Amino acid sequence: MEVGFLGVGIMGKAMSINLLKNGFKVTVWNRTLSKCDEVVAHGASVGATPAEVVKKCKITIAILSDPDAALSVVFDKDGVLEQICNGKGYIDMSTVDSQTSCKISEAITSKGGHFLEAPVSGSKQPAETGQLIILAAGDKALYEEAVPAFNVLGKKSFFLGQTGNGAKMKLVVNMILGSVMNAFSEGLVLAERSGLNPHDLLDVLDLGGIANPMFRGKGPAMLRDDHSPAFPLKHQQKDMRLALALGDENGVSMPVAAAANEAFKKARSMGLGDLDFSAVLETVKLHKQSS
Ligand SMILES: NC(=O)C1=CN([C@@H]2O[C@H](COP(=O)(O)OP(=O)(O)OC[C@H]3O[C@@H](n4cnc5c(N)ncnc54)[C@H](OP(=O)(O)O)[C@@H]3O)[C@@H](O)[C@H]2O)C=CC1
Ligand SMILES: O=CC(=O)O
Repeated sequence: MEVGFLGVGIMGKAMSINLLKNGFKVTVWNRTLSKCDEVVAHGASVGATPAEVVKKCKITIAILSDPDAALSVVFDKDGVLEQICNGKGYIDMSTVDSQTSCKISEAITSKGGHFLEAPVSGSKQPAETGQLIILAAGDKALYEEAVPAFNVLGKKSFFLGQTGNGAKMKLVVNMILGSVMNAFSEGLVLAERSGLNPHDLLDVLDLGGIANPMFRGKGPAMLRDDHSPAFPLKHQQKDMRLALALGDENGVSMPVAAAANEAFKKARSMGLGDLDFSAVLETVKLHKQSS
């Protein structure tokens, strides 16, 4: 099966290489073309524009940073819309809001194409090992057609109904993720400043009812001030912003998420946006009591 792939950032690179390793033919495009080199070394072909990729492939997948990027590759010159047509499918796996997804869906379907949104839960390592959780919604027939690819990319795929539901589910999950990361960061600093060994805190957490892979996976690196990016903080802040907008639309009060969003905004203003979202820890460390 030949698949087009738009966007080879942290996630797209891992996912497209994974498809290649599992026997798919892949044609990639990235705004910064040189970033395609590593995927090409694994056997991919390169398309010069999104339109060229869509022209060549029956199904094209995209995973791009945010709503602006997702819209740009579809609507701009040489974009997806120029070549999408009856019989072709477009799957956007970026984390965006439901309005963005619906706008893309309408444009694709008005040209006779098929659209599926399929944001993913899971980070760089799950992308590398095919352990993502796929949150699909939209065209059910395209979903069925994409299942062989989803089975390579993920450990479980959900079909959540109409376009927009995948985006909403992803934002709810990441709103919780970002809030938990803030509470975890405060806990690590509180343990250390109050004279405890924070490594003991990690051991205690790991044995209890709130044990989770994020504390286990990121905790030791955070204690070393290692925030090498797996999930860039700027994307987590974008997700908090979009989740808060979803809260506004639905009349849901989210003071915890709002506070977490402020912390991520603070971290971005400190120049930490390209680091892992665990770098929000640095905002907690800023405050020191003076005697
Ligand atoms: N990293 C993670 O752990 C996870 C990320 N996600 C989501 O997946 C998406 C991608 O994340 P990730 O791979 O980490 O992000 P990266 O920042 O590593 O990659 C972003 C990609 O988007 C492209 N891009 C950005 N702006 C534009 C634009 N205006 N036009 C065209 N292309 C553009 C970049 O191209 P260029 O190289 O030229 O900059 C790059 O290919 C995001 O929506 C993120 O929230 C979801 C789950 C986990
Ligand atoms: O969106 C990030 C993730 O880890 O999932």
